[in-house]
Amino acid sequence: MIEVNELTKRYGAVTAVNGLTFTVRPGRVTGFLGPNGAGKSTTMRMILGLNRPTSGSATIDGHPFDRHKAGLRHAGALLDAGDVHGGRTAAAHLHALARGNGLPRRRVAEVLEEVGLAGVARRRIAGFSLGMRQRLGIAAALLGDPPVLLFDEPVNGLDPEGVRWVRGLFRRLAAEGRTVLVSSHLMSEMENTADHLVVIGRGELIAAQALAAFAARGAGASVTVRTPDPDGLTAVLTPEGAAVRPADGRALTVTGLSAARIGELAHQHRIMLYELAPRTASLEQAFMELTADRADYRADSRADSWADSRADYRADSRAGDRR
Ligand SMILES: Nc1ncnc2c1ncn2[C@@H]1O[C@H](COP(=O)(O)OP(=O)(O)OP(=O)(O)O)[C@@H](O)[C@H]1O
Repeated sequence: MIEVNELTKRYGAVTAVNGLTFTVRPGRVTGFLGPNGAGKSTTMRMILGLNRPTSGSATIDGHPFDRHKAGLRHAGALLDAGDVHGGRTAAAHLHALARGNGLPRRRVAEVLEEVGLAGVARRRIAGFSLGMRQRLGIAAALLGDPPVLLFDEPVNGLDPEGVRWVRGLFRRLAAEGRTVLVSSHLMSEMENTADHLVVIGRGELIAAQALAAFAARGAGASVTVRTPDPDGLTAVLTPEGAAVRPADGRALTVTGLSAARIGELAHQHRIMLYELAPRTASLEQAFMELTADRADYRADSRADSWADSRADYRADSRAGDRR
């Protein structure tokens, strides 16, 4: 289990993470979502003991994670797939990690097989595509067979088959009882993967809840109704406070009334229904609505904020706390 408590990280004038509190439980995939620059990577790095919090705490199974002591057996992570020595082969890279963490050599072949890189194990990483590097990073995370796994934007660079594979992998790891935290700035990537969501914006918590409950927070909930008499039904529903729009075919999209009430009214007026389907707001819609005022880098606005924060970034990088 990962516990984040009042976690804050400042870089000079930039507050990357601000009083963040959430829990990541085992046995399910938790999606860690937020617009670009929301503070996801910074939070993950603090959980892994790579960045020091300004205040607050992050623990793995009750203790601050010490990668030198605990190592890859306790927690595995994919943070930056580009952060590998290009001159090494995939196998040599993993062998070095295994040696450094006291892991058996056989794990290298096992994880290479698992991520689909067994055929290129002897090739230099410099020649790898971004997708292959992501797979190698995932192999490194799995090397110690750890109960806790963190993946920062793992889908970047993967082709559609790779995306499907990685989703299946996360679901399997969670089903095995592991704690799985996966970050993304795209809701669509989480829709078919995560059971639970932690959503942040500008370093602050926006939501920590089940995926379905999060979707229900969006304003776009509606009911799709199919009937041979759309005009008659519209005339019945409108005075009851519904907004009715034509949808594909002879269907109607109704907002402002529940499916049950629409069914009752149709029955009272002897209007036949072929379909009566409640639709929750799409996750993407809920995500956009809830993060709208906390996204730093949306097209059209905030060019200044981007420039400011990059300037701070450069200043702070020189000061030493490099990512
Ligand atoms: N070493 C650093 N020095 C200064 N500022 C930093 C540093 N690392 C991160 N930041 C700033 O902290 C904020 C959060 O960055 P972070 O990379 O954690 O966000 P993110 O949610 O992972 O974004 P993305 O989806 O774009 O990867 C940003 O404003 C970023 O510019």
